[in-house]
Amino acid sequence: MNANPRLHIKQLTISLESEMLLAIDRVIPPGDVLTVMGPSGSGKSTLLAYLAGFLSPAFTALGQLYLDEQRLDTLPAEKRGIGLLFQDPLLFPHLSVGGNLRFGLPRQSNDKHRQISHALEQVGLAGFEKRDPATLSGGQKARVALMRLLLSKPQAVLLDEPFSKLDTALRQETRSLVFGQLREAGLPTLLVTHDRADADAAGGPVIELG
Ligand SMILES: Nc1ncnc2c1ncn2[C@@H]1O[C@H](COP(=O)(O)OP(=O)(O)OP(=O)(O)O)[C@@H](O)[C@H]1O
Repeated sequence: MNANPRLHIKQLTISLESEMLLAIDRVIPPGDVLTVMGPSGSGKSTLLAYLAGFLSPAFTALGQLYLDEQRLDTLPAEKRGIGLLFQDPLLFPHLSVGGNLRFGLPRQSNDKHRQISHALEQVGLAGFEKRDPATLSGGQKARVALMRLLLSKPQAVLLDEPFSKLDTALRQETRSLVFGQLREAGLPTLLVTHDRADADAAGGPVIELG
């Protein structure tokens, strides 16, 4: 597989009780962000669940999902190499910041200590290894969650309203940091949001559902 694959959502339709909820046919090139917006109930969470591999059997999905030439939709969630970032950073409270980042690293990686300190430096948190996540601000937690995700070397990323719990000033800063890191890592990314400013900061195409 290439270092920087593209994500192809190919002729996807998702229906609920024989009513079509959404239809998408898109390629997300490496390092690009596709933003999905739409009112409540339009299918944003359903789309994320399909991509991540945990769509409820209540829905019927037709179409395919590819990472370059590799078919993903036939694989279970844990084999897809798709990383997720949610509204809540979901850091492990019983682990330090460093322990949370270590959790993202593949078990066999070399030089874990250096990778962790480098990751923290990249997001302005140098020296935070020993901190308890409970003592971090919302923006700092979001940055740790992002770096934990990147250390796990995903092939593609899904963002589910990742900035909505941050206050306005912090939101802008966190947005540019997250999108900058994802672009630099060359990851195809799908962002679900209610906030037009998120879409603007993402800088890529926007799909409106519903
Ligand atoms: N497990 C399920 N079984 C049956 N119907 C469901 C299920 N989950 C969601 N739905 C329905 O599917 C439709 C799409 O829901 P979805 O949660 O994807 O919307 P959304 O755009 O994410 O909404 P919100 O912005 O409120 O999170 C809605 O009509 C919802 O009621």
